[in-house]
Amino acid sequence: MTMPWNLARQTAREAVKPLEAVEVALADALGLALASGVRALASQPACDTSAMDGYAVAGSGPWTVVGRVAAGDPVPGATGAPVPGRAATGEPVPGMIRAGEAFGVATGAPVPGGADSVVPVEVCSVEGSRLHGEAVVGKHIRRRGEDWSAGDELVPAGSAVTPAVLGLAAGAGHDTLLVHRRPRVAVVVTGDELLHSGPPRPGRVRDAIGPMLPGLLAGADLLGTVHLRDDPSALTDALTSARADVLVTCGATSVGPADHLRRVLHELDADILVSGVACRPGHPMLLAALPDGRHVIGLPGNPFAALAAALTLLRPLLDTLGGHAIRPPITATLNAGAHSTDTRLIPVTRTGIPTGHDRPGSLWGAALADALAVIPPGHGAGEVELLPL
Ligand SMILES: Nc1nc2c(c(=O)[nH]1)N[C@H]1C(S)=C(S)[C@@H](COP(=O)(O)OP(=O)(O)OC[C@H]3O[C@@H](n4cnc5c(N)ncnc54)[C@H](O)[C@@H]3O)O[C@H]1N2
Ligand code: MOO
Repeated sequence: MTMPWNLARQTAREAVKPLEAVEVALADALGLALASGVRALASQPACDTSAMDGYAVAGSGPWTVVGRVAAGDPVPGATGAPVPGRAATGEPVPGMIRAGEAFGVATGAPVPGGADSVVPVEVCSVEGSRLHGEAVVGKHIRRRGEDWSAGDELVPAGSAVTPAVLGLAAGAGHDTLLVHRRPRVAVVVTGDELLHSGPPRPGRVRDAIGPMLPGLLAGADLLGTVHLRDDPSALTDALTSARADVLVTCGATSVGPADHLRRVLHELDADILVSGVACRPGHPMLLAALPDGRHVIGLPGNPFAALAAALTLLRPLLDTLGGHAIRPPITATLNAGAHSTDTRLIPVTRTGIPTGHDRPGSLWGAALADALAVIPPGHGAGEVELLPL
């Protein structure tokens, strides 16, 4: 039942549907996927705006300075808007300027109607109310709606909410975003031999997977991690009681006397979707659906194999549950020894240089790496996919 690596990843992606959509405050949306596209609630800029500190001018110079407006001031002369009370001439500020007139503006301030350019302060001089300089028609005015118009879709559904998306959404007028809720994950670490503090010693090893997992659950909520001895009834209880969408087990995937996971899943009537993957490391990894709709990911006990399995099955499953669209792969050109029948997952830098130290029990190479490179069976030289760490 060993499955090719690509098919295993696809099976994990397609095993679930995106979780329900929820409306959350901007600050709570980071890392989640948009359930609907972000549309602009207003045009940007909302009116013709100065891109420089200087003077909005009409026609060619010299000009008479008839007023001044700062960022945050109302649009000069807009209907009903108070006219800024800082007219340099002491005259009422006109709604429009006419040829030969200038209006002092700050970067981001609205420009008065009739202005056909902004002259930056560095390239002009003022004597009393006379302004001298050269104007280039259209220069340094950000026109209303130049970036986007009200109603434009700025970011499509399925995109991850990044810091830039949050800033953009706020700029476009949003206080909340519609996102898919975070998948809830519970972790079960098994093994009589595991220690959770202090140095390892003969016969006892430190749990290296429990501490690694929270960082692999971006966009998900970790409900908790339990540590179990190699006891099938404790494993059964843990799998039945967790209220998570996804249960991640570590260890017990193999065929040893203490490796109970497959038997326990069978007794729970689970549908085994992936049972073994043709890849190195990580081949005993497993994906199962429990009758109540929750999913179980079985990570092998060898820590680097667990990492490889998390990137193969867990991340794609969480991506779909979280509503994330599939993104084009990141690739690098890499000439690494391929296996004849199995996909190899090897730790590499972002430029595709293998870091080595990649035995299944060791996270050393992965700790020095930026990604795992996916080397398909029989691969020669050329581009391969990178799974970012
Ligand atoms: N007869 C066979 N034996 C094994 C096979 C096989 O096909 N036939 N596959 C090997 C491969 S490949 C892997 S990977 C492991 C998977 O083992 P399990 O998932 O059953 O895990 P354990 O047996 O409990 O542990 C294996 C290894 O990893 C250490 N371990 C376990 N948990 C942790 C942890 N949280 N942190 C650090 N290290 C951990 C454990 O001490 C063992 O050394 O099976 C092979 N055997
Ligand atoms: O998944 Mo196992 O190494 O291949 O350790």
